[in-house]
Amino acid sequence: MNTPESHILVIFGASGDLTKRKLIPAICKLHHEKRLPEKFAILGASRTEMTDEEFRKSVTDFLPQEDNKCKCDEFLDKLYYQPLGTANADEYGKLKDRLEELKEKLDIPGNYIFYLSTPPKLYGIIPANLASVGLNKQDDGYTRLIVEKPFGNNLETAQKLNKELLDYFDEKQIYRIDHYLGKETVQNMLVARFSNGIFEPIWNRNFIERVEISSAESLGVEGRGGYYDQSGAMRDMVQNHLLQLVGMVGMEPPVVAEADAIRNETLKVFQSLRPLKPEEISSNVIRGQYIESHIKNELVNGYRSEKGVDPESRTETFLAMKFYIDNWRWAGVPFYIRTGKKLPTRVTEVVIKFRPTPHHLFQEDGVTAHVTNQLIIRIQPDEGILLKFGLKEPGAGFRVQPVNMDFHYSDLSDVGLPTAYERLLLDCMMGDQTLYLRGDAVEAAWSFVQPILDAWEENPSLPIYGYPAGSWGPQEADALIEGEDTWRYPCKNLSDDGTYCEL
Ligand SMILES: NC(=O)C1=CN([C@@H]2O[C@H](COP(=O)(O)OP(=O)(O)OC[C@H]3O[C@@H](n4cnc5c(N)ncnc54)[C@H](OP(=O)(O)O)[C@@H]3O)[C@@H](O)[C@H]2O)C=CC1
Ligand SMILES: O=C1O[C@H](COP(=O)(O)O)[C@@H](O)[C@H](O)[C@H]1O
Repeated sequence: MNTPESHILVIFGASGDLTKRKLIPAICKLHHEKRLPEKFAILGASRTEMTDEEFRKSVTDFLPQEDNKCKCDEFLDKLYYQPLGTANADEYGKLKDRLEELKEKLDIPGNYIFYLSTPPKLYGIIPANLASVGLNKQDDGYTRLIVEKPFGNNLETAQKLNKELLDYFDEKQIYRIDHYLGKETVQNMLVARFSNGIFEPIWNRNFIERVEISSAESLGVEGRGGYYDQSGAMRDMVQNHLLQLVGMVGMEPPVVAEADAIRNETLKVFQSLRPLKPEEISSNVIRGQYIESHIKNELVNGYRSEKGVDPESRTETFLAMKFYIDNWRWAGVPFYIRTGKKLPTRVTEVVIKFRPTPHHLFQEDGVTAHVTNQLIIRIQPDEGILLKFGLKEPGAGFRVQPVNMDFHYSDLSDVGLPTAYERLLLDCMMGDQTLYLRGDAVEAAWSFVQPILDAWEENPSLPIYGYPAGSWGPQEADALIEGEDTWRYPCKNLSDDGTYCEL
């Protein structure tokens, strides 16, 4: 197993939530699995005054405990901390000195990864500050920059941020994170499509009637009301995570399995998204906001009562939309995507609905019997792939009944799947940008959603529908689907606590 070169990972925003809950535990797990080099250090940096010891203590509660056999003590020794006025260029000299000191003490070459886990307003400032003390390029190693989401708040700010980063770093040094690309099953879509002979020949408009992608969450805004109210489902989930899934489903086979070959194909998908005209928006994009309701006899607040949310907010917590990819493969095939908070459960899946047979041979009591073939790729939870098709019911006649061919990812190994952050951090350490976003693709995704955001802003009379917390969103979303069909409602068999549903 290859391990990355020795390096120092600097986390800006080290006293924050993401560092404690996701980044440090992911790195601890990589360390425990011996995926990290022996000579390696993490240097946390933020304004809060802390010593190395205090920083170590601040993250211990979030680390996997002894049962999971994470050797935390040994790992904690690799953590250091530097108080830093992140926005203040004058303070970066002391960051540079500290890095020099650690490099010498630990005998690590000048390989640095800078992780921006601060409020987004600092994403353009930190690179300039690093450059002001020459930390953007190293003579004796590499320098990489990981940029957290959100990447801009609209097309203009995303373009501005790209420019600010590129003023000091090359594209090859920039790793824009979208944690959906770190999910095993998202990557598995590429392998399922391009390592099998059976899917690709039918993966096109001749055989596929429509594509549906849903990402439902049962949680609400969970204390992030202030952020979410400025963002909404379009910026929070659609512009990034859901469009990335569209890219994976829609792309042409890359020439080679390399970062730029794959990212070129994603970009082409985004460039082929047919822009919605202003007059098409209200009938092709359905916005919703959850309202007060009872879930299992408990009163659940509506979105407008959440902390940090404007009591008259018109921010969408649900979004469903229909659009087309104007290219040879997908001409005329509708893509439907849907996401929302406070839905009945947490589930993300891609549904490929195939066209029916050209002629229906079998009849049941005088009625044509056939089954819609569907391939369901479950991203989470209970990751897997399900194929639905029709077979003969045993006994007389030719009754057709739907059957399932069902693969659960957990059958492949009893070792749990790595978290998205484990995978993505390791990739950056190895210098692999495949699962990170390229600047042009981020801008292309923004170009598609921007006219919709503009129309909402310019025309406050465009509707936003209330939906009871705990429901599948506004009924208007069903009308998006062509014909008499509906969305797949995946969790008919919800577990009692509503957290798990079968594939
Ligand atoms: N938390 C999560 O699950 C996720 C977070 N993200 C993104 O990651 C980034 C960090 O998120 P999160 O950790 O939740 O945020 P927090 O607010 O919890 O932490 C922000 C960090 O930035 C530091 N900071 C430095 N300069 C400033 C400043 N001028 N103003 C305020 N804080 C400053 C803060 O420390 P100090 O005050 O000591 O300087 C703190 O360590 C955000 O951009 C967020 O969008 C993305 C996906 C998920
Ligand atoms: O980036 C975000 O993603 C989460 C959903 O991620 P998942 O891995 O749990 O599917 C979402 O809750 C959050 O609002 C958003 O910022």
